[in-house]
Amino acid sequence: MTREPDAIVPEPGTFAWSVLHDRHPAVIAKVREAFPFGPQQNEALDELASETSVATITAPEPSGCDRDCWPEWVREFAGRQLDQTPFLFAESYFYRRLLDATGFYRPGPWWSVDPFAPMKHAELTDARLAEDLGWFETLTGASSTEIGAVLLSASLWGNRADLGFQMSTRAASAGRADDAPEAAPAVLVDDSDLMWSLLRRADSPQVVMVADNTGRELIPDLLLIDHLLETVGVQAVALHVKPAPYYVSDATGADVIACLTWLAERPEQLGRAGVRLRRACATGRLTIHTHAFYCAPLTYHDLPADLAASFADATVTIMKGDLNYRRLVGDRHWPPTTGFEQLTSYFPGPVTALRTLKSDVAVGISPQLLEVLDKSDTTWRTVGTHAVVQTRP
Ligand SMILES: O=P(O)(O)OC[C@@]1(O)O[C@H](CO)[C@@H](O)[C@@H]1O
Repeated sequence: MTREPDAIVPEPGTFAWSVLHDRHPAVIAKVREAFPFGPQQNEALDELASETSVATITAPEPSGCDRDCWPEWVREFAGRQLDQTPFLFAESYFYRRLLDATGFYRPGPWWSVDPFAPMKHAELTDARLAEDLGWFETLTGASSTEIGAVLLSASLWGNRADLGFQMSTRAASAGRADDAPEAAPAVLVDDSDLMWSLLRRADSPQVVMVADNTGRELIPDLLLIDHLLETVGVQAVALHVKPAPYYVSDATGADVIACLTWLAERPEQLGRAGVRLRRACATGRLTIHTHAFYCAPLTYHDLPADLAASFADATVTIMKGDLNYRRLVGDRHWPPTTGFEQLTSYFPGPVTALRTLKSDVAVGISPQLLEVLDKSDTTWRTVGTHAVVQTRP
């Protein structure tokens, strides 16, 4: 058996390094600006901001649904600085420590206050959100196949709207999908037909959707779910979200409620979809789930048995976003031509990844396309101008 390539580590000059050294301080500054914190929180945030290349790793506070796990996860990297640990670990650790700093898990006034709530709220109350979803009102009369394709594409590109990603200058200035270099298509791999055929062939299809960001990503996801339930014949959709605030805009249960409410309060078709989705919640056809594993610094190779059983029972699991993709294929220096099917063969059931590329991992790319991409734009892996729809049946 060939040896797995090394895990991605935030070495100087890499994308991962810039996340730790540029994006994380920007996240801390934004959170601090949004809340009237006292000295305790401000000092803890200062400490977190200063320790990336200095302090050695210690276990987060023993609180939260993952309290028993962190001491074990940290043990492997004890004595190292954060930027000497695998990228996947370093980011998860940062977001967990941020919750400690703000007092999210500590009894007191800041208990359970989502440090990213003001940013999430600003997105939902921005009038441009409804304007940008105007296309949804024009779908009446189109065929189910056409509507499905539009909704899948909206859910896919909605993944560019992650608020942590928007904090990187290069990413923020990147254009829309159609700004992608002409020589390479924006969607590098499109296995969407395979996903639709898996759903259409099944007797009583069940879908698990592992959500990523709230707001501009989750709303198109919910519209896609509505279509699956109303038109495609999917019997039930289980929507999996994070158990706690994470990676700035990752959706929690509270965010799903906010997005469902936002939809139901719209006029016209959006509002109707919102009402149908709320009804689907009431009848149990749309259920919301969470699990401590979703904020763990682990890949899906380490799935706990209960989650593995949910994925095994699903006709298709739709895995949203960049981080879920890294966790699915492994956050390693894979040659981009490595097969997606090969790397996901361990996963307990059929899976479709809907991901815009916002980090170095890329797999399932043909050698010809890879040549074009490498020639046309050195940043194609990280700036969100490209996407993949990859299915392992
Ligand atoms: O999972 P998501 O929301 O699609 O993306 C998460 C992300 O913004 O965060 C990581 C860097 O912080 C990268 O994997 C990616 O760019």
